[in-house]
This record gives sequence, structure tokens and C-alpha cells, in this order.
Amino acid sequence: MKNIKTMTMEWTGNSLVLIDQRYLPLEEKYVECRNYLDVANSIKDMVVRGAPAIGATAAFGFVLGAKEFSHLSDKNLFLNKLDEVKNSLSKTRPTAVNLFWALNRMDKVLKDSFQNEETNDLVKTLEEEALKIAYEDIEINKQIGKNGETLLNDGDTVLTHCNAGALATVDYGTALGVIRAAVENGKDIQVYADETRPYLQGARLTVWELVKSGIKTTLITDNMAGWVMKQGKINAIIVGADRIARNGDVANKIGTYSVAVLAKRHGIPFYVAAPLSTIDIETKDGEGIPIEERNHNEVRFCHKTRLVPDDVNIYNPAFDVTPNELVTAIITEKKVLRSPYEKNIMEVVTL
Ligand SMILES: CSC[C@@H](O)[C@@H](O)C(=O)COP(=O)(O)O
Repeated sequence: MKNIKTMTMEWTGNSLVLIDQRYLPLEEKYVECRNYLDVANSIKDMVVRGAPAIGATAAFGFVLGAKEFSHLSDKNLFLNKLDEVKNSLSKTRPTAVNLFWALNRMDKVLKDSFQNEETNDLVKTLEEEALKIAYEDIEINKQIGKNGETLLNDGDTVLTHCNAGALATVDYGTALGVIRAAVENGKDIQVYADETRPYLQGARLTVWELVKSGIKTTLITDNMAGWVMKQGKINAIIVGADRIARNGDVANKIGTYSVAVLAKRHGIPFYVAAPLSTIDIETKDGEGIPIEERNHNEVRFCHKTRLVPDDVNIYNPAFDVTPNELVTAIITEKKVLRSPYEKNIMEVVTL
């Protein structure tokens, strides 16, 4: 398979180059990951973020680990080393289930091919699998876009929270993919982007990539969302997801829950766009989803400006859970799922 190069990432064959999302939109810098620890640090430090992008990045991290230890003549030692690689990549971010999904997929390919292949061939097989995950992600997002765009009408204004765009995936995006697909289909769609405190993925990333794509975008602060809904400016809400439980509860960027509650109050459809790899059928409901708590400096500072002294108590959950009854539909690559979620989710994942 050909090496891949998108706005978010490039696999060169020996390294993974990531656009450094911490500096966007003011600076376009890149980080070159030459080994699996570079990859683990890039995920942890948010050089790359967004559930599907994290998954694909981790898969390439697994390949870099395999390359690093391919000199070991003892194949079992090689296997043990790859267990360590998987372990350290899996400790980077706890909520986005695509991370574990991608690592398990890589691990399965390794175990399935282990008896019949020499180490060098195993490395090639793993590289092929990581590229497959990356290419598939783009196709899946386009399919999510096609399925979701039918829910939007010409002239609609969509509100989104965080960044579930090209930057959060290998390319094209999930929530923003639906908007892209509607625009590509000739519909006139405008977007309101929540800034998404504290990390400002909406202000810094969503606005950047939508403007770059020529999509009309208006930035609002998070606390304006209710008022723009009340004013009748919003026809639909579309967000991404980090993990969807078996019953359809959705973990996504902190603030998503508030948007869903506001949407209900104003009778606005609240859609979640996500690949099936974001659905975690092992987790019964939202209670079981681990919520990452991040560094307090993300709240203490607003983009490098200190807001409060060090001794102020801070709470910084990076995600929240929106209960399924607030979700109008979940847009996947297979179909648009509606309530009853558990039944419909189980049907689609076992198809
Ligand atoms: C297609 S990305 C879906 C989600 O991962 C996205 O909405 C989100 O919450 C990202 O959080 P982040 O902390 O920036 O990784």
C-alpha cells in the first residue's frame, strides 16, 4: 500500500510526521516521530488529538515499535517487546476508544501472522495494517458524510462543538465530514463553532479547517450557544464522539452535554457522527466510560495568559457523557442509528 499523506499526518515509511495541533492556527509546525515513544508522547501531549486520528497514530506507533525491535533474533523477545509498545501507547489517553481498538487490531494481526512469518515480514504485515486503518478511516468518514448529509437542508446552520474534522481523523472528519458532504452536494450550509474551553479546539482547529475549506463559519464562546439557539439561528447540532457505550450514551469533549441539554430545550436535533470503531459494546452505559482529567494549567491559563494564581482549586475533566435520550441520532458509516440504541447498535455491529 502507498504511504499516506494528509493534512493531519504523513507516514514516510520510517517515521510519522504530524501537524502540531498545539500551535494551530497561528503557526504550522510539524513533529516527526521516529520511534514509538515519540508517538506516545505526541498523543499524550495533544500534538495529535481526536479519536480516529489517535487510533491511526497509535497504529503507526506500533509499526515503529516493531521496526525498532526487528533486529532481535529471538522472535518471542520481539513479541514481548511489542507487548511493551502496546502497553505504553495504550496509556496515553483513556477516553477515546479508537486508541484501544486500533492497538487491538494491530496486535491481532501480529498474533495471527506470528507462526508463519519471519520478523521482517511481520513488520511489513503490520505496516500494511496501519496503512489500511488510515486509508479506511478516510473512506469511512466519507461514508458517514454521505449518510449524514441527508439530515441537513439547503440553507441550514449547524452548531458544532470541539473539532471532529479532518484534523481529528486521518482526513475529511466525522461531524465536519457531514457538513463537508452537504456542501459538496450543493447545499448552502453555515457553521457556528463553539470555542471549546479550555483547550479551544473549536476556536483554533474547527474554524481554521472550515475557513480553509471555504465553509462559512462563525466563532462563538461556549456560553453563547444557548442564546444563539434561542434566537433561532441553529437548525441542527453535529458533534463527534470519543466513545459510545452499548446503550448509546456518548462521551465527547467537555461541554457537549450542555449543548445537548440546550438542544433539547430548543427542539433542535442533536446528532453524533462517529465510526463504528468508536462504539464500545463492552461498556454497558456512560457510567463505565473513563473520563480523562487533564492538567489544571489548561484551565488556570487561557492560551498562555494566566487567569488565576496557583492556589485556586481547579477541576478539569476533558470529556462529559451525554445520555442517549438527548441524542437524536448517531450517524455511522453503515447507517443512521436512532433509539432504541442498544438494539440498533447491536444489530449494526454484528452485521
Ligand atoms: C472525530 S473526533 C471526535 C472526538 O474525538 C472529538 O469530538 C473530541 O472530543 C476530541 O477531544 P480531544 O481532547 O481534542 O482529543
